[in-house]
Amino acid sequence: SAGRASQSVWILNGSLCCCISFLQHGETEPGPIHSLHLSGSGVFVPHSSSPCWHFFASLFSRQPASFPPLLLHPFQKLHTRRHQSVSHSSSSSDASSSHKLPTSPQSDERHKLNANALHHKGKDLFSWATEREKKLIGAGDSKKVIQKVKGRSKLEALFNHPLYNLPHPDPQEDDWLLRVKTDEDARDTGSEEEVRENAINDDSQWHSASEEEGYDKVTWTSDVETHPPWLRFHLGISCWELYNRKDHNLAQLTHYLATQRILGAVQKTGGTQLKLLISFPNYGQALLKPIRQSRDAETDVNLFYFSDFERHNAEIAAFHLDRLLGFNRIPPVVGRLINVTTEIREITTDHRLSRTFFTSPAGNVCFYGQCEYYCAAEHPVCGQPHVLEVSLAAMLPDLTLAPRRSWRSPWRRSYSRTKLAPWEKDLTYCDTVKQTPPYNHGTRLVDLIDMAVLDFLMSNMDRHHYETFEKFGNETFLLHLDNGRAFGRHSQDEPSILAPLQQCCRIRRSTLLRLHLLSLPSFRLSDIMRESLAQDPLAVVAPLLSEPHLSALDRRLGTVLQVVQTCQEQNSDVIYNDLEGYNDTTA
Ligand SMILES: Nc1ncnc2c1ncn2[C@@H]1O[C@H](COP(=O)(O)OP(=O)(O)OP(=O)(O)O)[C@@H](O)[C@H]1O
Ligand SMILES: [Mn+2]
Repeated sequence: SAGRASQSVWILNGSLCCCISFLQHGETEPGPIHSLHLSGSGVFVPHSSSPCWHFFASLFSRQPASFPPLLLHPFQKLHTRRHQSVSHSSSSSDASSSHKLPTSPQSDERHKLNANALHHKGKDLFSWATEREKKLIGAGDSKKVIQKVKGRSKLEALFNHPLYNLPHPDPQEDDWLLRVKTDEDARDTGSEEEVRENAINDDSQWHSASEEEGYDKVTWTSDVETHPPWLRFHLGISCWELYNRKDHNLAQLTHYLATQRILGAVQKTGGTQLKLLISFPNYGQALLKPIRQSRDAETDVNLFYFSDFERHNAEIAAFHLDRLLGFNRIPPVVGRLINVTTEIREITTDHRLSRTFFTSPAGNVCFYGQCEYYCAAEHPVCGQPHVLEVSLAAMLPDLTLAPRRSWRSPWRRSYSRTKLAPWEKDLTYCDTVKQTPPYNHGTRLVDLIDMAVLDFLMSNMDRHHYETFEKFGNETFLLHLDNGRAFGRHSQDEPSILAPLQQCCRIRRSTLLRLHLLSLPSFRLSDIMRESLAQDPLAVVAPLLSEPHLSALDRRLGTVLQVVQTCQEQNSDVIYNDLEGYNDTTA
């Protein structure tokens, strides 16, 4: 549909090909090639005489709006192997306990020492933990000498901890979201024949069109080293997590988002608030959200959650928080200073956007765009006079390539000033949810509770939906997209966000152990967040989260742990044991 970019990569005759069409906001669907060209979409093919081009061209002329299924990845059904290789065992009796995580190659003595260097004050919050786990989070023997290394990075220590290095099964082919199509695949599907049949000879127009539009000359091959960071990010998405924290590409991806020349900027459709889709010369894209509120401003207490602004720093901080919790379910987000005049106004092809630019009485360049909320001259986004703080989130693969399913959260709010949602009226609400697919099976319920913990910590009340990648069926992580309404107030907490945890009294063991770890003084969530956020380029302008927001994190973390403890005092199967077999393998 209009405003959506399509990205495809495949291998044909041994060379890696890529075609990307950027459908600018408000423009038409791709039709035959010439109209694509006219609509300003860019298509790149490495060699003008390459059969890739013919292949691609034939697809477009035959089936205008949906080319990707033939290209990058087949939309296979879930592979049963995945069910076997993961530990889905739980502490409840209905789950099988025979599924164990494979032996950890990383059970490293050094890490264990670091863990033992931790110290926990106060009452025994760990009564539920095994002796082995107490040792892991440093709570086992409080008399143990604290071996804290002075001046050492808490963030580094956290990520070195065994709880952040849990063994994963080796991803099998179907566990990846996308894969590069091989010659063999092409032969299997008969598409090479189609290529020959549909070969179109006049491709010169295409080649030059791409270059004219300012895109880089692409030199990608099947060698991953030649792939741009955004493509490596896409190819690294698995059914377990959106990215691997240890992947060196992550740093490259954020650096690239923060520094690449901006080639295009159009309004992104979907959702209710102003946001832009940014294009880069290497065909990557990012979702831009502008600064809306100074760091220490608090959202007006008389505003409902659904009337709140989206904040760029909330998107950035949410990415860091999700990563620190060990979830890895938010696309990388980075802050950046842009020039609204040269990097949006002068380059945009989106007339609905460009029409809304004006110079404010203070002489600043402002715009407001067109959307449902806050897109009016009364709520402008303004440079100083041109410079604007924004967040840029790495875009997920296009929906045509990797369709996603959107799920309405069972604990969705009413989005009404007067009505209550069902979960607010019925104390046994979770009993019904627990019996309803997909929450009655696998990890979906505890995934949702992970998300509630994340949202409570950052006080995000706006989680009406969540998404999953369709390819992975119901056995996959939840995408935590759209965090712009988090971190609105630091002086207040919103206990109702924890309703899924409170009402279901269920939590993943690995999550709980990490939360305990983050509550220990030798780590402390606020300290780790401060350190993590300092890595963002915008930190030099001002810390991404003010100190009151950081201390709110510690306070809220205490509340989460308290809720779990209360649950444990009243229930027996609170812990969902996703670490079955872990003790054995690391002992
Ligand atoms: N990084 C991303 N890559 C690809 N698509 C994304 C990304 N982030 C968000 N989206 C998609 O864009 C849509 C709109 O984004 P977002 O939810 O942030 O906007 P919004 O205006 O806050 O929406 P809403 O009003 O529904 O809260 C989302 O529903 C999601 O499907
Ligand atoms: Mn939103």
